[in-house]
Amino acid sequence: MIYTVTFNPAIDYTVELDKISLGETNRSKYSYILPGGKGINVSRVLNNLDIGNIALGFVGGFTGKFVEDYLKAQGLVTDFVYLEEDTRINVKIKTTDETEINASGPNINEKDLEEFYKKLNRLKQGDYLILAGNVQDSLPRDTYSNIQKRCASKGVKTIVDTTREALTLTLENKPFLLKPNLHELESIFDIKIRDKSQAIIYAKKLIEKGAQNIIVSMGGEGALFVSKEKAYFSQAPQGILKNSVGAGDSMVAGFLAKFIESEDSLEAFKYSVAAGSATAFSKDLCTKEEVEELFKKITFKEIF
Ligand SMILES: Nc1ncnc2c1ncn2[C@@H]1O[C@H](COP(=O)(O)OP(=O)(O)OP(=O)(O)O)[C@@H](O)[C@H]1O
Ligand SMILES: O=P(O)(O)OC[C@@]1(O)O[C@H](CO)[C@@H](O)[C@@H]1O
Repeated sequence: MIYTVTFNPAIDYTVELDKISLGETNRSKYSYILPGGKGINVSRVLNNLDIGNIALGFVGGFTGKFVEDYLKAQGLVTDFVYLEEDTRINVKIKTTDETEINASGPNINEKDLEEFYKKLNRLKQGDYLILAGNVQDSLPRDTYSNIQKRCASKGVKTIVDTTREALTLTLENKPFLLKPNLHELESIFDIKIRDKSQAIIYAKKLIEKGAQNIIVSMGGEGALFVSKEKAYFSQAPQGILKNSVGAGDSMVAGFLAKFIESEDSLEAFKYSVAAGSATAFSKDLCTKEEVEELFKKITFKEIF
């Protein structure tokens, strides 16, 4: 079974307008809300790709109820811990650029965390656990790493998509896959990455420290896939960008969906690029038909 974990889900409130003027009243042309949070997006895309999974994490209040009800209405299985405070609302402002304001989110106390850990007891050999998104400041930075340790003896494979220390602390537990974007890779090493070759050098450093596979996503440029042995680049297909929120999460779901079917990490990488771009080309997350259509066009080249 696949489990996703979202510590800090959200309602993603997207507003579209031609331009935004700070310090003034702006009026949107169009707005909509969707459930959000990285693990939840991964669950939704897996579900679209007909891959069963269970969404774990923490929700609270009327906003949390919206998230849970929406997922259930789409046929997803959830097993959340309920918090007293409201789930956050993240604002996505779409003009010619995409600007995001992600809220800090509700606190999680020790009791909530214990309740969550009990839910992890059901994981077993062969399961995948996806730890995705920001972990609230009220929790220790090694929370993801501690979760991995609890699951390690059961042979659960972990996929991690987060930033900075929360990510680097997971390396000692040998995550199966990491999915930083270029900006996140830069901030892990506190450097500016010039080109693909340099990105590969830094991805390899994460491999040396324990990661098994890494996808470095580069928005409209495409993505790199780096393992111990090889590095590949895949260019993103051309299309009209509608909303890239969740494109990275779609890559994680796409990779896993194809890897489970084929055990071929390169096919899985190509499928992940197709899924990321299919989401970028639609307002909501990608559908299976959209991914399959783009998959036919994806090529890659070996870098070394
Ligand atoms: N403008 C675009 N055109 C084509 N493909 C795109 C575009 N933007 C994103 N993608 C696809 O989506 C993948 C992931 O994009 P990106 O690097 O923006 O992820 P991310 O920053 O993790 O996104 P998020 O955090 O919103 O999920 C890219 O590797 C690419 O395949
Ligand atoms: O604040 P975090 O947890 O880093 O990111 C949260 C978030 O931006 O990630 C998803 C897109 O990847 C959105 O649905 C959501 O709003």
